[in-house]
Amino acid sequence: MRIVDIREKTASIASPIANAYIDFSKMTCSVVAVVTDVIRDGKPVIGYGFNSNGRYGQGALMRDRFLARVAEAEPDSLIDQDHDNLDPFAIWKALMRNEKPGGHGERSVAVGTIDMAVWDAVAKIEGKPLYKLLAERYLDGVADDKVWVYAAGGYYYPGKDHRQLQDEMRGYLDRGYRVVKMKIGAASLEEDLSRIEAVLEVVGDGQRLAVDANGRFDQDTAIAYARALKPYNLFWYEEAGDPLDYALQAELANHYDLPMATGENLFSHQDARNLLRYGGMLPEKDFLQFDCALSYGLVEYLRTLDVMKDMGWSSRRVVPHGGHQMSLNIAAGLHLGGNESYPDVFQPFGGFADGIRVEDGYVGLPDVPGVGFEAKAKLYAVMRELGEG
Ligand SMILES: O=C([O-])CC(=O)C(=O)O
Ligand SMILES: [Mg+2]
Repeated sequence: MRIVDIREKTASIASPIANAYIDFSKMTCSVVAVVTDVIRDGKPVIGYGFNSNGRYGQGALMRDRFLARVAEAEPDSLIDQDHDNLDPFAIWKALMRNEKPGGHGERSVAVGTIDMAVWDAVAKIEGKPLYKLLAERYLDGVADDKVWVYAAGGYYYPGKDHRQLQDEMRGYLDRGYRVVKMKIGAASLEEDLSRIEAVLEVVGDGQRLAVDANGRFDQDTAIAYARALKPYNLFWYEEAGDPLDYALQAELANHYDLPMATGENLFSHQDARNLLRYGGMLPEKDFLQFDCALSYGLVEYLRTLDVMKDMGWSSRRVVPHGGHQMSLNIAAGLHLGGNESYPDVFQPFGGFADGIRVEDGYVGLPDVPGVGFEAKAKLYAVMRELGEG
């Protein structure tokens, strides 16, 4: 058993939308195919992965160093003898050979994308959905059969008025979502409050709305928004300040005692640990949004979950960023609190398996081997072209 090829390509997920920090007019992501010589159903097993939005494609890093390290590794050293399968931990070690600690920038995205494809292959070789494999290997064997999801959108784009924002949110409720998320921080506080009130007219209750500032605010602005947001009793207030400014996050907690969320731009278990040590986040009410596809993959995510456990945080407090099926599998298989969903944006990478409806805020997972990409036709078409083309 061996990996015979790892292919990558860059796909466009460009759209005119913007958050408080960036627009997505040139956004890309990498798609990866890990081709093995293992035959299932008469065909070689191919694992697939992609990175979530926001960090662009990682092809250059993969081509420059990561792919060669796997190709150069002794194939037997990448095998998990106990499970007669590929060993994601050994492959991760090969990928990270000669990498210094710290500075978790783009390489964590490149490695996370390859790692996703490796786990997809591992679950396909074992012939079961990844969430079941994870529950068997790392928990008591029982995966959640549905996952709480919320609809993320509410972006800024030219010409978008309150009515369009309301229509978008109504569309999410109609599709079964109970909590929606919108962007803040790219307009004045006054304008953002009127956008929030427009959305509240549709969703009805602050507990059905989360807001995301994408790390835009300095401390004074974060606190000014906190004061203004408080009366709405929102579901959460996300990424107010710079993701690595733990002191800002801790100070904000002195001014806002309602749920906050952050972590999508922390890319390692060490950074996650620093957030929990110094960010003033509370395990009873706050949410963590670490995204495996941006942060060295599931191998590293298991370490992050260990850090959380050591520091008294339940895995149920994690609701990953990224709206992808990999995190949905981790959520079901390792008992996270839920997952983000992008019903309308970042297609065909946003959203989950075809034909599985969101019911009362929860979504089920397809019963197919691997992550479940084959159950999402438009996404699988892109992947298959890379893997089999
Ligand atoms: O707009 C983005 O960069 C995505 C994001 O923060 C989220 O989904 O929470
Ligand atoms: Mg966010």
